[in-house]
Amino acid sequence: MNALMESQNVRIALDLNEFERFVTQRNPTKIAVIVDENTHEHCYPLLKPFLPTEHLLIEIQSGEQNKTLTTCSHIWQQMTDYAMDRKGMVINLGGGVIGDMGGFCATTYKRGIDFIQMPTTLLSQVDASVGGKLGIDFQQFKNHIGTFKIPNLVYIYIPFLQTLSARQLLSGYAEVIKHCLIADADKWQTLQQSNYHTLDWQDIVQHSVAVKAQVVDTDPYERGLRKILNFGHTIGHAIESYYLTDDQRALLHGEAIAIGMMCEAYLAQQKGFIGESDLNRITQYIDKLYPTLTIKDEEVAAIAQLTRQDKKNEGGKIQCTLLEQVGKANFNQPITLNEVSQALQWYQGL
Ligand SMILES: NC(=O)c1ccc[n+]([C@@H]2O[C@H](COP(=O)([O-])OP(=O)(O)OC[C@H]3O[C@@H](n4cnc5c(N)ncnc54)[C@H](O)[C@@H]3O)[C@@H](O)[C@H]2O)c1
Ligand SMILES: O=C(O)C(=O)C[C@@H](O)[C@H](O)[C@H](O)COP(=O)(O)O
Ligand SMILES: [Zn+2]
Repeated sequence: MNALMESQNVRIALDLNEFERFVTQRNPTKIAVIVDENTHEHCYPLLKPFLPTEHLLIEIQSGEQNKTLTTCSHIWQQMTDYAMDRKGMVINLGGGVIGDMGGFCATTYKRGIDFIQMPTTLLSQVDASVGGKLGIDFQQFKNHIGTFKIPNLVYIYIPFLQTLSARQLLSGYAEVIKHCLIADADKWQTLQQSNYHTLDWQDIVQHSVAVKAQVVDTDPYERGLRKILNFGHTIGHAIESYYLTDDQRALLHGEAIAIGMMCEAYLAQQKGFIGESDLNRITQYIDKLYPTLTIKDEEVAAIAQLTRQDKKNEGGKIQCTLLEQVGKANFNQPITLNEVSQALQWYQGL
């Protein structure tokens, strides 16, 4: 496990000393720290004593709706005004939005400069900061423009989680559930028998990072196996995208993926891969934890249409990751638009 974390440049820590040593050794000419208003308030004060005094603070507005080219322009502009050269370094202090977008800005600025991921949400500590997927949304499509690049360092400082809201924590937990369902049936059992409110987040982060790092190490550019990390995302991303601009009904990434995992588990059961008892256990566990989304009948077809742009698709065919059993997933499973609609209708009836 340590070797894998090593290959993905991940450190999980309860202090910031090693982070400080890394930056000192790297000796960047200039440093830009990217925050949003919340990580500025809650996380930056903890990090500041460990940063060189001279650095640029770039603040963006929080939220998925700001993971756009417009925000990238603002970031690139500030880096340019600060005269950052190729030996500069970007530190992404935030959740998955800052990590994905700040990493994308860093890898494209002057064809690429060093960057550190400092994930501050559960979701970004267990998933988004690891594995080098970077990018932004385009029109209605999630992570439509992006690159792969392993960060120079992923520094997971567990105490950042102390100021995270309950809703954001639960959103991140969806990716934890995903990692268990695709790769670790025993841990899935343990989660079901545990009280969510007393979970040991350090243990959870370590487990998830190990699962993800192992998959990414085998297939860094998602030619095949890495697609298992996308379980729940064919339908989950479509749901997230569809409601993104609806102030009343917008879902967090993990909330959408939770629904996507239930729908895709349903498809696996319909195709005879998993049994009804497994489907019921998955559904009952997730449905009890997460808020229910009411999908109107007239919305189903439009949500299903969004799956046509999924990055796992090939030659116009929708390809999904489906559970073969709990703890094991198969990628490149063809599904039809009609099946996506059926799964959404099944979810409506839960
Ligand atoms: N690259 C990947 O492999 C990968 C994996 C999973 C998800 N993602 C992406 O990650 C994004 C979601 O990430 P997220 O859930 O971290 O959302 P986020 O980055 O929007 O952060 C969630 C909210 O929490 C606030 N926040 C962050 N840290 C805080 C802290 N310590 N205390 C208080 N508030 C804090 C933020 O300001 C924000 O309002 C999505 O865009 C998703 O597509 C990427
Ligand atoms: O790291 C991966 O690979 C994943 O699929 C992890 C997902 O949780 C994450 O949401 C990722 O950003 C989705 O990637 P995409 O290629 O479907 O946009
Ligand atoms: Zn995800």
